[in-house]
Amino acid sequence: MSTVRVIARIRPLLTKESESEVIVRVREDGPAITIPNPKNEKENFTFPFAAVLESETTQAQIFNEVFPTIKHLFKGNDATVFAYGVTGTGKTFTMRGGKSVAERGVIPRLLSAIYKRGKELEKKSEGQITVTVDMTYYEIYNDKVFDLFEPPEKRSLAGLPLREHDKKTIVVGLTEKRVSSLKEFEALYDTANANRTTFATKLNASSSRSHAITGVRVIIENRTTEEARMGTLSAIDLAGSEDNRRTCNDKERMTESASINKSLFVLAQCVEAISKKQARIPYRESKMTRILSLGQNNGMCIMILNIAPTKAYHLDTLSSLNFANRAKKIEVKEVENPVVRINQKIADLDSCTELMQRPALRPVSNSYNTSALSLKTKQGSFISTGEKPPSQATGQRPAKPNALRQKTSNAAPQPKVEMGPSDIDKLVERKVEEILAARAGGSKNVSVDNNNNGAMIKRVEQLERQLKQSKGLTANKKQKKEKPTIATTPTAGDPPYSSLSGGLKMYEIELPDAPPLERVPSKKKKAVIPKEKVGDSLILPGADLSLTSLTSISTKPTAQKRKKTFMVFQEGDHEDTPAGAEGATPRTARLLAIINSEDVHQIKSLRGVGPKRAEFLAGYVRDRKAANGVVEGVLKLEDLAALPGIGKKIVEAMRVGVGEQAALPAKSGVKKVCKEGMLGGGLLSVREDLFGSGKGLLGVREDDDEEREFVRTPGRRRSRTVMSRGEAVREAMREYVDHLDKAFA
Ligand SMILES: Nc1ncnc2c1ncn2[C@@H]1O[C@H](COP(=O)(O)OP(=O)(O)OP(=O)(O)O)[C@@H](O)[C@H]1O
Repeated sequence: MSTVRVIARIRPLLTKESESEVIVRVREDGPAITIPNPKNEKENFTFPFAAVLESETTQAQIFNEVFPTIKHLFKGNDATVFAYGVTGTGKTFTMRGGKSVAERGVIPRLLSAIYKRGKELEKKSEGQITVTVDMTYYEIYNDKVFDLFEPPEKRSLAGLPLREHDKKTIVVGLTEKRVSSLKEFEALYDTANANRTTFATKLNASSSRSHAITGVRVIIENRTTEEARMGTLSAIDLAGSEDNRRTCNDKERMTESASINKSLFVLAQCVEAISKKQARIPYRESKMTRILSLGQNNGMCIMILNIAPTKAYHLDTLSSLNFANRAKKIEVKEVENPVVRINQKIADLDSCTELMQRPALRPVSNSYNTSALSLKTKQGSFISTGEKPPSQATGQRPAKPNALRQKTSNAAPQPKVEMGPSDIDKLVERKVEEILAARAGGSKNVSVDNNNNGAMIKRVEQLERQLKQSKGLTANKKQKKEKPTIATTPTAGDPPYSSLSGGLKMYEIELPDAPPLERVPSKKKKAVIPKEKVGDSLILPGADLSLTSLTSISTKPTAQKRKKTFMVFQEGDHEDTPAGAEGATPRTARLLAIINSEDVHQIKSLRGVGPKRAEFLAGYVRDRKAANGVVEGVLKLEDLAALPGIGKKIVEAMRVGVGEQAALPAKSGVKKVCKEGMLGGGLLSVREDLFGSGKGLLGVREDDDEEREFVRTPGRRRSRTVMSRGEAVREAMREYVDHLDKAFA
């Protein structure tokens, strides 16, 4: 066991900054930083770290601090190096560096050291050892994952999906490149960096608006012993948090900023929760934290804390120092990846199924995208991995902002008021409106361009969607208490999912309770659907129901009158409707989405599709995408049926199968799934045999392959996972809103 090693780096003064503004100092008696208490400048706070590097530190010196990762990698271990700090503090300079050799950053230096050591090994072994280096590079922008080896015009708007596989987070569909020399790396890295999203803000002329993750896998094969080791490195240049009062961001930058701040906020929550040893770590609240999975990975972890020395950054620096202070206590297991037989490994590279059957071959941490690897197309990728967070934890309160940060905040302490989704909407709307109005040069009451503002709010809403949905679940719980009568209306006035613009809307339908699942059925009772909702398409890829059909849901009035909740989806202009599937039934749309995903694993899960057919379909879609220069929607139902070895019958089997996917994890007790829909980025599956049976409805939210978050079993009490998540998220949401409030103030 070791802990996250924090290296603090103070950047030099920029031309517009002066020595008199410097407030960050290095303690002479140890590697520590001091900074005045903003409320009482005579008092100093001290933060000790593993190393503190002053402003004159060269790129070579900072690399020396990171150099131990090389030895670690060649031993077959994993390592993560990430740069954290406020915008404009030098993260990109540190990780990527400048053009000249002297200014080369940590990442190119790491690669250079890897090649150097690899060559030495190969030479010393007289050809018995070969070292190969593979690389992926991607960014998380506005909570979407994009491959930096792909030019922006080839990006799908939805970004690349994440999957959970074997308790690891995998980015599906990334390009992986074998990179044989530093020269090759540099060419590739430069091109990829040009694809990264950067913009000028007031605080940084070239501000990274995304988190960039470089994955490097080193494979050392020894022909004498016929063994292979594999170490993976993830080097992450996080986007910088920023205070929008100082950025003067426009609407788009502000949206990015909200997304950046949100993911960093969630990261802080995770670190807080880990340091307090809480059972529930909210990794899943953002893609970045899901991928980074700090504290969940095995292997060395180094955090470079970038700091600006001047007073202008006072509160932000303090907040970063607090974050790092907590992060440095996070324990990481230093577990070597297993050694594998070379032929075994090659076989694994060739077969997805074989690979899946041999867990020993999977790297333990920050690992390689095994499923993508198995495609043989080198479209796999590196990932950061994580043990599954303790998702079943209940009743855990999320982290509260730490005391120091609160102490230094100028804002009056916020009372912990309950906020409904509409309150949050209003708050965000009001804040955006105010700031836009103020920027337009008018007073806060000046009316703003409603169209633009609407678009802005929509974007912000999108960012908030996941949190709100979980919030909504908690809100529903309360509502149910308040309205003990039978109701089948979409939650009126303040629908919990009102902000799901462009997605599937979710209504909650309350029905009189059923007896426990085993009881004998009694009278049917019709649920009442409000007129305006009748005829609305009611879900869900996999079930062509309409709201009218809901009226035939049978329920069993009982003496106990327990209440239950039915999750019903209304299909809106779902942003995830795959291109080419417009107008298709939800079931067909879902089928096409699966096939167009190129994900062999998913395709194989379709009825009538075995590994070979899945490989064929994935390859076919991939080729078509490449040939047409598009990234999605290349395959329509007719095309599918016309493919050799497929035909209409198989297509129909696939369609039916989409509606009846079996084999959800045994834990949930779900046997047969009839309906699926996206909920908060996860897949909600509804159990066919219970839907409409009066026995209750069991919904399982899965994030990708893995069962996640909630199971509602009205027959039993809805007691599993979701409520604790809702509670935690509500708390997190409140804090986030405070944070937004501060940023927009
Ligand atoms: N150690 C350093 N030596 C010289 N210049 C530096 C150093 N660190 C940062 N800079 C300069 O400071 C400016 C901001 O740095 P950089 O873009 O790396 O910040 P950042 O933290 O990545 O910001 P953002 O989060 O907005 O992307 C750049 O002009 C960069 O060249």
